[in-house]
Amino acid sequence: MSSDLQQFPQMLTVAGIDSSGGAGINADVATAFAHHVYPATVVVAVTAQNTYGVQGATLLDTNIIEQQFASIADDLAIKAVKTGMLGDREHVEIVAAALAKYDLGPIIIDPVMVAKGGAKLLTDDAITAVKEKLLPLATLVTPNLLEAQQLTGITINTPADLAAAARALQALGAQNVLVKGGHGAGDELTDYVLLADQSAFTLVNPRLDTTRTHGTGDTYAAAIASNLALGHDLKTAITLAKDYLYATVANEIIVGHGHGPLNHWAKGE
Ligand SMILES: Nc1ncnc2c1ncn2[C@@H]1O[C@H](COP(=O)(O)OP(=O)(O)OP(=O)(O)O)[C@@H](O)[C@H]1O
Ligand SMILES: Cc1ncc(CO)c(N)n1
Repeated sequence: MSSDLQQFPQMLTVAGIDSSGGAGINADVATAFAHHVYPATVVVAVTAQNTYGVQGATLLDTNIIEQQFASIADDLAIKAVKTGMLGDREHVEIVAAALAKYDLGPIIIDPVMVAKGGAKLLTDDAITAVKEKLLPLATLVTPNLLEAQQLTGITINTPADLAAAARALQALGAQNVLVKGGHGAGDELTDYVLLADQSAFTLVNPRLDTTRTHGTGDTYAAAIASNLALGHDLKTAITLAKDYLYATVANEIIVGHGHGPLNHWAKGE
C-alpha cells in the first residue's frame, strides 16, 4: 500500500516479551518511544521472568510469526529492524526467511543467547543457524563477549583477540560488528566496533556500580535501530545509542529486587 503522506519514523523489533518489562520487546518499545520512533513488534517468544531470572519461556507457533511479518510489511513503512531472543533453530530460520523476504531497512542482529541470571534463551543447536542464516543478512551484529566467542570459536582475552573475533564475524557475513564489553573485567567497559570499510573504533565508559542492568543489550540494539530509522549513519547511530544506554543505567529506578530494569526516562527529551 502506498500513500503520499509523510510517514512517521518506524522500526521493528523481532524478539521475546519479558513479563517484568525490562528486557526484550518491552525494552525495545520503551527505547523506540524515547527516541520518538514508532515501534512495531513481531513476538517470537513469551517469557515468564522477573529481575531474579527467567522462570519460563514459550516460543510461538511459526505461522503466527510469519503472519505478523506479513501484516507489518503490508502496511507500515519500517526503516530499521532488530532481532533479539529467537529461541531455537526453527525460529531462527523462520525469522531469517522473513527478513530476506521483506524490505525492512538495515538489519541489526542481537544474537541473544543467555539472560543475565544465566537462563538459556537460544538452544545450542540454533547457533549454526544464526551463523549460516542470520549473519549473512546483518547490517550490524551486536554480540556480547560470550556470544562473540560462541559464534567465532575465538577465546577473547586481549584487544587482538577482540579484533580477530570481529573480523571473523565479518567473514561470516555481517557487514558491521559491535562487540559489547559489559561482561569484561575492570573499571572500564570497552565496546569494539568494526565497520564495513574496515575502520575500527572503541567506545569506553566507566563501569557503573549498579545491579540494575536488565535489558542493556536489548536497549543498545534498539537505540541503534531507532537512530537508523531516524536517518543517522551507522557510526552516529551507535555513538548516540551508547550515550542513551549510559544515561539509562546511570539514572537508576528501583523496580524489583534483583537485576532491575533501566530508566528510559533518563534523557527526558
Ligand atoms: N554496570 C555497567 N555500567 C555501565 N555500562 C554498562 C554496565 N553494564 C553493562 N553496560 C553497558 O551495556 C552494554 C551492553 O552490555 P553487555 O555486554 O552486558 O550486553 P548484553 O550481555 O547483551 O546485555 P544483556 O544482558 O541485556 O543481554 C555495554 O555497552 C556495556 O558497556
Ligand atoms: C525476552 C528477553 N529477551 C532478551 C533478554 C536478554 O536481555 C531477556 N532477558 N529476555
